[in-house]
Amino acid sequence: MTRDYSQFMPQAKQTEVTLSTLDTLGWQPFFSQQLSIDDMTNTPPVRVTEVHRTVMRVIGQGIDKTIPSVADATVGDWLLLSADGTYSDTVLNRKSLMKRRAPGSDRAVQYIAANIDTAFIVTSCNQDFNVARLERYIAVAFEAEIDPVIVLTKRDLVADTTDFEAQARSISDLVPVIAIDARSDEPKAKLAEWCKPRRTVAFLGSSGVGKSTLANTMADRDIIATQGIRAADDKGRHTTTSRQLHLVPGGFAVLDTPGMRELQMTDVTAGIEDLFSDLQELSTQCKFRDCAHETEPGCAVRAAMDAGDIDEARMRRWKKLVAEDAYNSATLIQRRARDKAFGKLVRGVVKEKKR
Ligand SMILES: Nc1nc2c(ncn2[C@@H]2O[C@H](COP(=O)(O)OP(=O)(O)OP(=O)(O)O)[C@@H](O)[C@H]2O)c(=O)[nH]1
Ligand SMILES: [Zn+2]
Repeated sequence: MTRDYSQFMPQAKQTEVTLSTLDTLGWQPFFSQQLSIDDMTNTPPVRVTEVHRTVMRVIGQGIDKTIPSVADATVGDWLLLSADGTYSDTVLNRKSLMKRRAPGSDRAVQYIAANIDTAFIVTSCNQDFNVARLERYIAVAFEAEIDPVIVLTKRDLVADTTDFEAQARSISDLVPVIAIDARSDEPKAKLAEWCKPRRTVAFLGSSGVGKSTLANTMADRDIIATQGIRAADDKGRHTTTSRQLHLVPGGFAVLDTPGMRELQMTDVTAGIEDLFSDLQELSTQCKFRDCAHETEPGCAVRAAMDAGDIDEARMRRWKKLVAEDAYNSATLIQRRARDKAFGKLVRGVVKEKKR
């Protein structure tokens, strides 16, 4: 799950001198290992930096063009340029992939963003803060094989962040927690280890928590419009609606897509299992395979809870997340059948009451 490429990377000082376009684009050993030296010259890699309805923008070493969309490729993907100057359909193996199922009736899988290294899960030290919501984002990141980092913004607006930090830290040992004032210089030092050459990051979280402010602070320039700027737009339009990979000169890449900002919870079974691995493991020891961990005899989860080994509130959030994922991941037909059965049940109960 946790991937560390730092051992392969030159020290920061040296990279600044020798930084190539590929480094700024997020090129890593993971990708170069998929190509031979000959491939690098004959079919140079390019990264998809923008996705529009029918075309994509791709950038590589000395290459910057708009090409017809390649099926199955999404923003953040690496493609290979063919010898004749067209683009082959070769999409390099991905380090990570965020996907979701389309809301339509066929529920086709859509690729949202590829090859993000770190997802900053942003929430503020105020009413936005919610452990269950953070757990959802973390499950989504784990599912996509992206390393999550929790960022608590607006720490300048509260007297003390200890309680917020403690709650965030209790979620998972695998997820670092950082509290900051996003508008100050503070993020630069605190998020530096993830925002460096050859890395791709994304900022996830609710509206208004400071995602754009953070991205701009880290990039040292306005790469994503903040709410303040958007408010000045007299049509009140959101300015960032395309799927885009922003390249920070001398540094890292920021992937921003509208579909990623909103929380999409479908098919994240593996992500939930990663985040709640302890409960998952315990539940395999329950007597019944479909144990709901309520009043069933031989329930290992209940026993651990009674012994004070696990937190009941966390157990409830886990169950809710599993149920939600199952519901969202069901096909429309499955869902309709279930809703119908539920409707019958409700009507039955109502009749019962009327009598
Ligand atoms: N005091 C304080 N204000 C902040 C902080 N971070 C962001 N803000 C302010 O909060 C408002 C919203 O910030 P944005 O960066 O636009 O939030 P966002 O998450 O990008 O919002 P969306 O683009 O709608 O998703 C702006 O007015 C920021 O100046 C912080 O750490 N402290
Ligand atoms: Zn059980």
